Amino acid sequence: MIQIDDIQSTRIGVVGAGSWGTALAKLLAEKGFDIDFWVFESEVKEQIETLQENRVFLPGYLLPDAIHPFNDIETVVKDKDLVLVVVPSHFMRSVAMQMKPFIAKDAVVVSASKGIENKTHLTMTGILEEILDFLPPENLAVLSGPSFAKEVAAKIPTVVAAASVNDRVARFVQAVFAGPTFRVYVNHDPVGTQIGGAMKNVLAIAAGICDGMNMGLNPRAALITRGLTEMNRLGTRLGADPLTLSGLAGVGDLLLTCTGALSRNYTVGMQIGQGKKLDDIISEMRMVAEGVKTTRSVYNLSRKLGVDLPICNEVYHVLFENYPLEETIQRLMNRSLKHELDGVL
Ligand SMILES: NC(=O)c1ccc[n+]([C@@H]2O[C@H](COP(=O)([O-])OP(=O)(O)OC[C@H]3O[C@@H](n4cnc5c(N)ncnc54)[C@H](O)[C@@H]3O)[C@@H](O)[C@H]2O)c1
Ligand SMILES: O=P(O)(O)OC[C@H](O)CO
Repeated sequence: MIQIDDIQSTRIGVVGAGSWGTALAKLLAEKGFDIDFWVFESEVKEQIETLQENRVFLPGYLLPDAIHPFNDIETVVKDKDLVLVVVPSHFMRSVAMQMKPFIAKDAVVVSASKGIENKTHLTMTGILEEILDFLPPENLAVLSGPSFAKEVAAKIPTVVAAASVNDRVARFVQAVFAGPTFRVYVNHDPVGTQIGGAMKNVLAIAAGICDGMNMGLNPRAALITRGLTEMNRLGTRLGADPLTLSGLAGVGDLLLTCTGALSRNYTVGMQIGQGKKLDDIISEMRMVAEGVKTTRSVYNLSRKLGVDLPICNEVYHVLFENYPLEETIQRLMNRSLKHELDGVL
């Protein structure tokens, strides 16, 4: 139940103990909340219990006693006012199915995951709305923006957006998460917030490729700017407000991820730019680079909807069809000449 005037009484479950789930559970526990924490791996549960650390996904940070790890999801989501889901996007559907029998009918469910489902092209709240069909859709929210887990865990000032179609829900989420090093703005555009968060990962792979090839700084700035145009084209086609895409979950996260070496997506791109094969890169990672799967969704969506997304689509060809990088750049540069706002206005 939403009780904005008594935020500290909010009962919270966090589902997903990767780096982001762990950083957010830590942030909430340090705000004084007791956190029931769903951990997929028994190894990670044991580490949190015995060492107060998630050595696999967020090593080096002491986790407060108020974080209680469980491998069973019922304990974590049952009787909670707010459930935060932070699993990789390709697990969102299966995890939502597991949570479904236990979630309270008036719970607020927040997604902090970034991606678009391959088969359905649904956003994360789209999946949650479909599976948790007993919840009022306005009880779904999104937390997104420029936020590397390690920096949040280190209490480096971070600013994000909480999105819900319902202002009261968005402000509830804002009040739960906001703190001296974590500033939260609200908006009412979960679609734009999620399209920004998903597409920036595809564009970060492209930026990493440019940097891996040592192309220089001009192409990266061009890519970020034209990438934003692509976000606007697809986002507005799906109902996003373009102003959301100029905000934290769009431009903010695009800038961070396309320039920050801490980004897994940028790093994947960088390695591709240096000549490594995608399968080899992925097989060496235990964490997710969401942009890889999102590239497929964005490519297929752009074809289905007839939206022109040249950069994202070239990322698809490079990742999944081994297109040579030099030719890809030539192809992007030699397309027909256009007005800057073609396809946006
Ligand atoms: N790490 C960040 O800095 C950051 C910041 C903002 C948003 N995100 C988003 O958060 C989401 C989660 O990413 P992360 O970085 O916390 O994860 P991660 O890459 O650190 O870890 C992978 C996660 O996948 C989980 N997993 C593996 N198999 C699973 C299964 N079968 N079912 C359910 N879960 C399984 C693991 O337990 C682990 O929690 C992603 O969508 C990501 O884009 C991450
Ligand atoms: O490491 P990445 O590329 O998944 O980026 C993490 C966050 O999404 C940055 O906001």
